[in-house]
Amino acid sequence: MTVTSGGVSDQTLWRAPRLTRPVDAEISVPGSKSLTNRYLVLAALADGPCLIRRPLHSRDSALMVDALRALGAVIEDVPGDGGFGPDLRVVPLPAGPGPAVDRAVDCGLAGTVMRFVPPLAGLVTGSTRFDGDPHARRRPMGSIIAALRGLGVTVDDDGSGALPFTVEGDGHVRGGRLVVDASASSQFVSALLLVGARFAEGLHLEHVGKPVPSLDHVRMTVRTLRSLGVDVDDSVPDLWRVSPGPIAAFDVAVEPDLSNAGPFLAAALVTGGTVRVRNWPDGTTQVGDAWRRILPLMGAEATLADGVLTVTGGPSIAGGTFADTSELAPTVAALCALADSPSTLTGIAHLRGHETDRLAALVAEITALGGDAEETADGLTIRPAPLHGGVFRTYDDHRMATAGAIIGLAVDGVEVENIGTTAKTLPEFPALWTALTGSAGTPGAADGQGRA
Ligand SMILES: O=C(O)C1=C[C@@H](OP(=O)(O)O)[C@@H](O)[C@H](O)C1
Ligand SMILES: C=C(OP(=O)(O)O)C(=O)O
Repeated sequence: MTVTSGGVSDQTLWRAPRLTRPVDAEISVPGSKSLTNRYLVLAALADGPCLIRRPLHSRDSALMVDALRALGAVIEDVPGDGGFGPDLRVVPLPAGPGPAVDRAVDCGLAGTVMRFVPPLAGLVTGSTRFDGDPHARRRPMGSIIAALRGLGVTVDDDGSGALPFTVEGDGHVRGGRLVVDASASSQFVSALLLVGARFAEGLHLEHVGKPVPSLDHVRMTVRTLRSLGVDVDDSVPDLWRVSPGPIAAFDVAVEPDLSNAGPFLAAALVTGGTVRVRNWPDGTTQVGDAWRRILPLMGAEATLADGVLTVTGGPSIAGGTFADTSELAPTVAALCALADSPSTLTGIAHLRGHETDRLAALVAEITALGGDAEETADGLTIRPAPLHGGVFRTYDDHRMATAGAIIGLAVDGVEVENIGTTAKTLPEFPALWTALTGSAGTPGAADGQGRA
């Protein structure tokens, strides 16, 4: 897996394509980040070699591959049928104690790497030092560090509850009962559940604290584990039991990333056009399936038929109240900034601990373009206001970059900083966006139908 574009600050400006005509496009998007990185972790823990078909190839998945290789998994590209790169064959980590090795894992800015991999480092012998991009050191990690200690694993850190830290593994994790505060990230729960079956006593995990955000991602973890024969009981809120046992070797195809489909679907609303996304699953655990509910609330039509999601924008974008939009929030916020009525986004306080403080970043950048946005305790309020061009800063956050591109469709002269940061989960974004905006035809062909 090779991804050349990095996530480290780059001030290059990208002139966002501006459209006054409706888009009319059918696209495919690459594989889900959340599913690819879960399958990679589970393959490294499985009871035999695994095949991951149509995986995402992006910075976050490349970092996961490198992390698991550092721990001892063998991961190789094999030819696949997907249009976005090879499949991955994974030979799991050797089981049990082995020779002590000193390793380093670069987490970049990937939440899935910094949260999912440290528990695995307890299952191999030796020291594993975890670090990442400058902003990665500001993402919450204290609950993972405390959880590992609660499981009997030694962690050397500076007490800040953040990267960097070193996990000292001896090839064996006792497991058993554990209490965590997962209010800062659902990934704390997912990280422990993914590995729990490989702990000697399994895992009996309890969350105590403010509500766990992004619970859909925890449900994705539970469903994925069950599909591989792992016994998980999640019948009581905030309690999860994982029985000790094997994780069955598997051969799976990864669904397209429905969250990353969002900006393309948003283009249908912004231009009053139509966007079709291929291979939309009939049933899925991805949070991005919520586009089928959210976009109609904003005035669009959304129809899923024969594996294609078709979204057609209405005459204008309606604002509204949107709860628990999780990683979809920056895309929703960009649409709200272009809406003709006020909007409130709730249940997203934890976005302050994402790739950047997304609430502050969205308010700063929407306001810089003349918009009217403010933070609330757990989200955003965005009111209609005429926008003008300018620089849209992105803070090494892929979803800020795509939010800027969405606004730029409707506003003259928007320049998005570091569009390359989209490589975190979608290196193909600039090319796909160019193809999408090219689909709006030649100037004059459909004037008057799109939104000026
Ligand atoms: O488990 C996962 O794959 C994810 C969980 C969520 O994290 P948070 O709970 O920290 O929001 C989400 O925002 C992130 O993009 C992916
Ligand atoms: C929050 C996100 O990523 P991460 O997996 O790094 O937490 C995201 O992709 O929106």
